[in-house]
Amino acid sequence: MTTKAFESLLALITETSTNLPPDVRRAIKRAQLEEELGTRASIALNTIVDNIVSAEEDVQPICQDTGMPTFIVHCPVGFNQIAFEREIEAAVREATKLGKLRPNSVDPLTGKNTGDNLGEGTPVVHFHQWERDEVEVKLILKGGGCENKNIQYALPTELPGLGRAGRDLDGIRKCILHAVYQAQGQGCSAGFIGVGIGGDRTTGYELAKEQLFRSLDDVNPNPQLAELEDYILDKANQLEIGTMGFGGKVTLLGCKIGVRNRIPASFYVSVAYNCWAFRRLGVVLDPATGEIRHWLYRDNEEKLERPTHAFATDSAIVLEAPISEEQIRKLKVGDVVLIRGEMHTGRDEIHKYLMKHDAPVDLSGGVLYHCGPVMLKDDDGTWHVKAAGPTTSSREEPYQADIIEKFGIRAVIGKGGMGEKTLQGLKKSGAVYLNAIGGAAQYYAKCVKRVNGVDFLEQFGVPEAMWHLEVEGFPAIVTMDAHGNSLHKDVADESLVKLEDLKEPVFV
Ligand SMILES: O=C(O)C[C@H](O)C(=O)O
Ligand code: SF4
Repeated sequence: MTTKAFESLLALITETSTNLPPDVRRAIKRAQLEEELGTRASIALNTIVDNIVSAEEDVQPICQDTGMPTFIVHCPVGFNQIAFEREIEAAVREATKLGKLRPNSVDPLTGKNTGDNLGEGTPVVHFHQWERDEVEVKLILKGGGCENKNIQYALPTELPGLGRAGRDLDGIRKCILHAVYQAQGQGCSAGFIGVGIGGDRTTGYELAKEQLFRSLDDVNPNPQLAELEDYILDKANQLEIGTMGFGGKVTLLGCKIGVRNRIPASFYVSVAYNCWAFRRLGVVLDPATGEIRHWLYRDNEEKLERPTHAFATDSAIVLEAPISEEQIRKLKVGDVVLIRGEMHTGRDEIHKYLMKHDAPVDLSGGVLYHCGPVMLKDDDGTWHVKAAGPTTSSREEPYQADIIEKFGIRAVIGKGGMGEKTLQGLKKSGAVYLNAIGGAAQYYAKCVKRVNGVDFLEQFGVPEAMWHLEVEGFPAIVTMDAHGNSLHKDVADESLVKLEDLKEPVFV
């Protein structure tokens, strides 16, 4: 027998994972209108919007990385928090079983995935008491790629491009601009930032994350911070990092800043970076019945239209695996490709494994996809892809060039780009790096026609296993070619020059 509270919490998790809130939709829509049609940024944003529409229609995860489920609960005095936490855990387990959450809870020492999102410290649940006769539950599903782009500064400090950041408002300004710059496209820009000024190392980050629970439409009650928020939103977009780091007018979609007292020796500026897939919602429950009284962040609806302009597939180059070296060497940065045939997923565990072992399948001429999908098995034992966007490729930088060479891989698909070692490796071995649109997990799941098989499922768990996927019309953009060109390097260099333009003091 399930309880009303369980049902309400399951609805909250499902809606948070599959249906972006109106304020976030509005910010994305504004960005979509800003970018010129046909540019890489516009293609990326249109793909993102297409993905948001599909996720809502099909009630499937917007992005395959459903993050670290984090619940903030406010409840009346005397409310049974222990029982409610059990309800949260049961709802998390069920949402995972239904494929609304990816099994994401991993033991750091053994590497074992618990399979149900429950484990030491997961999910995260924070309780606060209040004197209202209602229970408020807020949930954020913040993925790992953007979490990795969080950053904390201890003032005073020296910042690339901006020079000295002192213990004052202008130093804070510099830190926040640097935080956006250092994220580049890797946290699936265009993103949102929550900033915490003050506190200690722990509470500073806590404060930064708290800002992500503010509505994007609110105005900071502190006029100085309101001014800083507006300034950052405006100037960060001058960096022209753009969606997915492809270059473009929109880099930041929202900025919220909070302040908390510090102790004399410490002066922290903590920044929580959230990808465009900004999944946070909330409900207010009846404390006696557990029934939903109303939803939070949903006061006015915002419909998005499925765009007609995403990838221009008529001018795209079809790559069918196995791909020849000759075909790869013809590709250059900016080309749009459509992949068909078999691709193999491989992320952190697989790269580590392949350095020392043989591959379970022949990878020569093959396509390696940096992806940890959401998968469900039906009653016949057939696997189905429920969400399958790319993961951040830079984590594989130490291994990638060696693995390409060792196995004769011709194309690596991921997001956010890779470094110099991989760039040289692509040149040497005749391979390309293809950027897929981060977070577009429904869009790419629809390109998968069949699951041909899986290896290392038991050993590494669903996200880290090697899935063999038959795809058709899978679009991506060449962002690193076999001639030594890298769009990521160019955008990083150009945005550093633009960051330097913002060096002069503003808040004095
Ligand atoms: O883990 C993933 O699938 C993606 C991750 O959130 C990332 O952005 O790299
Ligand atoms: S893949 Fe991108 S959109 Fe998805 S959680 Fe990671 S950073 Fe966010």
